[in-house]
Amino acid sequence: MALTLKEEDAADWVYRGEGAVNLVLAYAGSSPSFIGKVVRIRKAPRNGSQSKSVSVRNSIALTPHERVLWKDVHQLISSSDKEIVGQLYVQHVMKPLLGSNSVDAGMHVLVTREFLELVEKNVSGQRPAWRVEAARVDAHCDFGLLMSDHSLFAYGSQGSSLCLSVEIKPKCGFLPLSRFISEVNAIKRRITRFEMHQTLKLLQGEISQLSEYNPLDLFSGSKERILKAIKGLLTTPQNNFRVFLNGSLILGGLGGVAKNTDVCIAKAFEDELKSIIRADDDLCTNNLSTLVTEALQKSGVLDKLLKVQKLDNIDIEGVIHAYYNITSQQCMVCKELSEEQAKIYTPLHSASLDESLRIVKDYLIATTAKDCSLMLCFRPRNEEDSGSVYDNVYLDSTEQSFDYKVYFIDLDLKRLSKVEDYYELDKKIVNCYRQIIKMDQGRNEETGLKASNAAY
Ligand SMILES: O=P(O)(O)O[C@@H]1[C@@H](OP(=O)(O)O)[C@H](OP(=O)(O)O)[C@H](O)[C@H](OP(=O)(O)O)[C@H]1OP(=O)(O)O
Ligand SMILES: Nc1ncnc2c1ncn2[C@@H]1O[C@H](COP(=O)(O)OP(=O)(O)OP(=O)(O)O)[C@@H](O)[C@H]1O
Ligand SMILES: [Zn+2]
Repeated sequence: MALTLKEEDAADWVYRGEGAVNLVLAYAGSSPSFIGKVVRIRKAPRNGSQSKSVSVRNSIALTPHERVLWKDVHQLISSSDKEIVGQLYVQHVMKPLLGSNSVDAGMHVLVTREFLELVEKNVSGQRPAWRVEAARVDAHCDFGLLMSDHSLFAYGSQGSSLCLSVEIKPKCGFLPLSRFISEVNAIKRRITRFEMHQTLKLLQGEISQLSEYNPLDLFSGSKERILKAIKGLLTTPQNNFRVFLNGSLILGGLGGVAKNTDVCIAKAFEDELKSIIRADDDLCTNNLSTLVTEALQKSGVLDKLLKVQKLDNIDIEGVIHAYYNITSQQCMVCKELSEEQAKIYTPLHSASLDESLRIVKDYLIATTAKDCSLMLCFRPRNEEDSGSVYDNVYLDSTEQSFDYKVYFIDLDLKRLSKVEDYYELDKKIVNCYRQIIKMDQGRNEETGLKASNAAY
């Protein structure tokens, strides 16, 4: 029988974080069933005027078109329990692609309405204000997903009780090459989506400074470039980087975008790290970067993730046409083009239904892989722990050995109904970036002109 979380359990669950769709609580009580676990509960948007795709995302059952799309994953469509679709997707689609050692699909637990109402009240002070404004706990959803707390090592396992975990949301790690990218958007082949999106986020006030992180460095496979990426994440963590010490946040923003790491934050962070990383000078942060780089390289998780991200090989500018084939709608993109311009998309519109389904399915899987996060967890290995089941990395500079484990989190199913939104957002990001570049060029030319005038 499924476990049930009731009103009297609420006090044992503390705020751990949240994204756009879920709120995550960590267990702080003493029941053996929940020690070392987090529960992920769904949120509902407050504003009734949300787009159609948001409400579909919040309805759990597959739509008729999605049932056709995922027809090959029989576990997904044959489940009579519509509530577990999300979990089955992780289990049967993402886990085989990313590896069973680093994916935990979780377990369903029942939650009463009273439990949800009380935890919402208890955690409201810790949630970022804009998240509170955007969504509340969905009190109509009577289940949550119980997962291992990947910021901790398994309770009771041998080894040090100290542990340090690093959460990275790497985003898309490659530049698209698709021939379906239109000439006006050719810049997408040179500048990462992450960098371009930063400009739009800055303009919309979602961030206060452009990120110094470059996903291409993180996914490069080169030690120097991975270190550079981590340095960028440490300086501008935004919602791409968090560090926890024994499950408590010590760098980054809980539930949202963090402010940039100034001298004060960097110093406090360095001091926290001293409890777990030995270093004479203020070098703990550098040592942490080395530790993360080595674990990333040794585990091979980024190569696996990149491969799945690259299932998006024709880009949203190609995928959108296959989407309209599946939904049997007139193509809203080709409709706006001249006959000549639309010719390039003819092969997509003449593809079989199965081919269109494959294109869109691969794109949605890749979208999950571009939005998930990685949790790397480290604990110092004691000399007597020679039989540890975990892999380890050795820090030469401090002569310390650390057990580590790596897990992917947030491998949620992306909904078919979002494909049009993805197309629109892609256009918006590129347009915004192009405009900013143009303005910068204009400004540079003006300054150059003034400078050369002054020279005469
Ligand atoms: O579209 P993106 O790249 O901005 O990604 C969204 C994320 O924004 P980010 O740029 O990482 O801050 C966004 O993250 P935040 O809410 O901004 O923290 C969500 O992860 C969103 O996923 P979903 O639609 O809620 O399932 C993400 O949407 P998907 O595109 O993955 O559906
Ligand atoms: N299994 C876990 N162990 C430890 N911490 C976790 C776990 N799952 C989630 N978290 C924490 O909770 C936060 C929010 O979780 P998650 O990313 O799954 O939310 P979401 O709403 O699905 O995100 P998104 O906005 O990307 O869709 C994470 O950033 C992470 O800090
Ligand atoms: Zn078309």
